[in-house]
Amino acid sequence: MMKKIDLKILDSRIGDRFPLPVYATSGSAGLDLRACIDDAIVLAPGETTLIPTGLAVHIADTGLAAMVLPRSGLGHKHGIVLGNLVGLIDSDYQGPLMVSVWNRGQHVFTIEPGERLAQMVFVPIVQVEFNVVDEFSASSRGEGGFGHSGRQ
Ligand SMILES: O=c1ccn([C@H]2C[C@H](O)[C@@H](COP(=O)(O)OP(=O)(O)OP(=O)(O)O)O2)c(=O)[nH]1
Ligand SMILES: [Mg+2]
Repeated sequence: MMKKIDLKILDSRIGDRFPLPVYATSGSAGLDLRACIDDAIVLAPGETTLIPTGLAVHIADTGLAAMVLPRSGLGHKHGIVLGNLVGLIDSDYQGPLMVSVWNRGQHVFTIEPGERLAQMVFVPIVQVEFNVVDEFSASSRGEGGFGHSGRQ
């Protein structure tokens, strides 16, 4: 059974002119988020703009979060990614769900009303407490990192 998440429709065009986010296929991991805007927005190369989705979600469960990720086609072909690279939606956030859209490409990009700009993925979260220690118990890696094992 699918987990139920409370969702508020903040813009009356959602569910009418702009569909609610849905899984496009039975195996989709992400729900596409649409630009809930009145008119097309022209984004010059290098520009970032905050786009409302017209929705709010309250995840409520501390064992879950949502991540906002770029769509691969927009990112690869048009250089349209996210100003925050990845968005993280906290389980206690109740405000408007926004998408920071960054044109990292070389060409002007026009965001059309209703356009699917990004995708939202719900992910499990483990909240931790820190146990402050002087020494860690030994591990096979130890302090090696940042490529210490070479490239091949
Ligand atoms: O792409 C995003 C990223 C975040 N948010 C909302 C939900 C999230 O729970 C809240 C705060 O995000 P974050 O903690 O990443 O931002 P911050 O800069 O640390 O703001 P705050 O001080 O409000 O935590 O903003 C969005 O709507 N879209
Ligand atoms: Mg924060």
